[in-house]
Amino acid sequence: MAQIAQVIVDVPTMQTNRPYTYLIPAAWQSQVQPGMRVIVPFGRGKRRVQGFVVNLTNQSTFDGDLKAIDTVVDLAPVLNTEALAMTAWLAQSTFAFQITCAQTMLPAVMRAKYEKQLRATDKTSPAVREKLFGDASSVSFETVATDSQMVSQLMRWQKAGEVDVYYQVKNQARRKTQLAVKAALTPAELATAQTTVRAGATQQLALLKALATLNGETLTQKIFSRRFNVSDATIRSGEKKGWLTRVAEEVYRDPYADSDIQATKPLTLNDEQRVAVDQIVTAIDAPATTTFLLEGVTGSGKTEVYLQAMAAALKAGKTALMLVPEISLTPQMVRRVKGRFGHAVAVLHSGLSNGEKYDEWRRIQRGEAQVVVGARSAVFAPLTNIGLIVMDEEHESSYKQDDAPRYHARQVALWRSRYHHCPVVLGSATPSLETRARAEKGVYSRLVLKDRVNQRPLPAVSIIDMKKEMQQHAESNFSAPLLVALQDRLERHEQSVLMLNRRGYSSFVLCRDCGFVLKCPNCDISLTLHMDTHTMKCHYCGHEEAIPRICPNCHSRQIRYYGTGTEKVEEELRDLLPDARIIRMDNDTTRKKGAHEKLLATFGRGDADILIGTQMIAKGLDFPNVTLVGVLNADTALGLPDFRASEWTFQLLTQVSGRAGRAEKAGHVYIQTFNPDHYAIRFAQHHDYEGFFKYEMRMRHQGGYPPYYFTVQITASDLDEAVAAKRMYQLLQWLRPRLTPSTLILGPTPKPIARVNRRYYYQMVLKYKREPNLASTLSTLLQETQVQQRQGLQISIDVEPLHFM
Ligand SMILES: Nc1ncnc2c1ncn2[C@@H]1O[C@H](COP(=O)(O)OP(=O)(O)OP(=O)(O)O)[C@@H](O)[C@H]1O
Ligand SMILES: [Zn+2]
Ligand SMILES: [Zn+2]
Repeated sequence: MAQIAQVIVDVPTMQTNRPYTYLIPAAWQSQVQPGMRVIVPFGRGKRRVQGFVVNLTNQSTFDGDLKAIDTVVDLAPVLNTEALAMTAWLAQSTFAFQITCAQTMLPAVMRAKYEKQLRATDKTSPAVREKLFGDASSVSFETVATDSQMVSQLMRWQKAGEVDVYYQVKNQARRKTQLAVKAALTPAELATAQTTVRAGATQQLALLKALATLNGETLTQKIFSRRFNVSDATIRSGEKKGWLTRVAEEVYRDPYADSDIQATKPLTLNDEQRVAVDQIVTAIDAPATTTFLLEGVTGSGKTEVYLQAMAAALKAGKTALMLVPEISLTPQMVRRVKGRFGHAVAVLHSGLSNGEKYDEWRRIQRGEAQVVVGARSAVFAPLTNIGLIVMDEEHESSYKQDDAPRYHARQVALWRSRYHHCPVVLGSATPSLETRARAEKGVYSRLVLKDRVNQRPLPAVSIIDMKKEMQQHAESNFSAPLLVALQDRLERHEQSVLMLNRRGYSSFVLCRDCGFVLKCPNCDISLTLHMDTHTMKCHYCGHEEAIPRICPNCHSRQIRYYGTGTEKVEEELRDLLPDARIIRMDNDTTRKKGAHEKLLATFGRGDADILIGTQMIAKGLDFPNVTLVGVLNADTALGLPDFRASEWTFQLLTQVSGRAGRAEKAGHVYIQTFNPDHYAIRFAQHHDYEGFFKYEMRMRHQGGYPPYYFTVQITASDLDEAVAAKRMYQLLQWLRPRLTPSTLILGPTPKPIARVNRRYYYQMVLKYKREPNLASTLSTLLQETQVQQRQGLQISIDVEPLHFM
């Protein structure tokens, strides 16, 4: 039996990846296992913190007196062997702390919150006991420390040993239980009891008869009383008479309990789908760790491929994990998966309450759910024996987490695929350049669906030059052709979707006469408008210049920052088309829980003609009556100071275009732009992902950007701008000699949004092809900056960042 446990502890200001050693009290020795949460004393005071047992041994490597574990929180490990290995790997590969990683993998309610408590000691005098504790043995500090006088009094009592201060870890995870009814008598005894009740006691008779039908099973009181029409009072009196017992039974909070979901059957696959499913199923059965790229145009039936491949994994006795971006985890998507796999499905997404998430998590952990659908963090779902991992819309940037651990769900999926020896399917109509490049090299296996199902054509795309439009009529968000098309759809009772691109909103300047966007002379990246300093800045190299008053290209005075809001667009549209029924979907109208779903359902029922929205409407929607898609401003993302600007624009235009003409009726797309000749827009017009890929790869090669180079971003922030800047320059001096000369270090520069929440941000970007010293250097950096964190300076490391903003 192990006497010693290695524990990683949760001490926010003193993080380390080194476990601490604790004695296991004799009573716990047979129970403690790696992966369990424990409460341990930490430091000199009476501080109690939560930790995870990562290892058990019999030998201490620590010379001093060992402290003992206080309490074991769990009866069974919450992190299994795989999860423990995953935390270690994740910490190492994202330069985060293992404890942060462990907490990221668990539902929020299982993360520790602490409460300061006072407890009586054997020295507590009757007077103090009376005043503080009454009958209880401990009280929360907050409830008694009501003013500063009381606080100093408490401190004196603590010094005298009359009270003991300690930290109680609050267990927030609450199971939901419901009272259930169970017969306490045998059927024969129940029959006898019926003869003893007085005549006319119909409720009691009904109760006895009902209990006899239970056959020893339990039934929730709610259903019992409804089904047999007996009141709660009768049930309570039956309990007193000893006819029945009531037990608290655990129930799961099922967020989809109210929605009746229809079972669906697998569709007959077309040839391309067949080939894809066959290859994936072969890999499941082998089993092989193949990573597939399923490159399928919008509406090509990728979801059906996922569903049938997942069914094959279940048939082989394994489980399946399906990741989708948060925004496409719509009821429509859930219905499609639940319709196929019913109760085997657990859904994890941010719209659920913490309790609901906890319940779904435990259903998975207990093996009651074999299929998991969820957004980013669902990649950690505690499934065992995984047979297939699917990642839909793999190019989506929401798969990358912005806070520590800064992981990409794709990386975690690939790690788990190696652990479980199962295939991964990365699906998209517009794969990320990184993924498509890996398929080119044969690292991933490429599957292509080049046609829409049932040979539906992709929609025709018209590009509208807004420079010309502006010359012909008064300034408006709607070009003449788009307005005509909208009117036409109203008359034909077909639906339209309008997208207003909010990305990069008014952060750059654009010439309305020639489409010119001001770029950095050194980096070929758009300059960002800084209203605080009234300058244009390049945040890659630090170049800075004045805001132009006339266009440097065509000398027009029509140069200004560009942007308009969804609300303004809606207003204008109501003026132009007073009869249209319009729904607006943006951050304002979808803030309330469930609002997003409601709006989509209204549109889906045909109770609106036009859906106006931000990029949140671009993905996943499958509405047969939508025949028109309009993009009001295709350019905003193009102006972003990021080498991925063209890629985002291409992806967004392709995805939103894909919402049109998905069923019998043909679709048409209008893209309004000031840059009608930009290659991202041209390739999107022709639905030419492959063309875009080749062109963009050349651009990346020339610029020395990913996927030709790897990148790491290091950010320092402080309330004092000078401190953040100074620390970045010191870091540069420290880093340079530790890295190989071929590794480029860009910066330090202030971030484009240099001040957020009163903190100033400076960044540096490392670019490299091979850097053998990277891991050791950044690990050292992570440990050493802990001391500074305490002083207010924060340093973060982001491997392969998706945003340089
Ligand atoms: N083999 C099939 N036979 C008939 N209909 C199909 C078949 N496969 C898929 N469909 C239907 O075609 C429509 C489009 O499929 P799906 O939504 O899976 O496409 P997708 O490739 O995921 O598109 P997007 O990338 O645009 O979301 C759906 O309504 C789906 O039910
Ligand atoms: Zn111009
Ligand atoms: Zn520059």
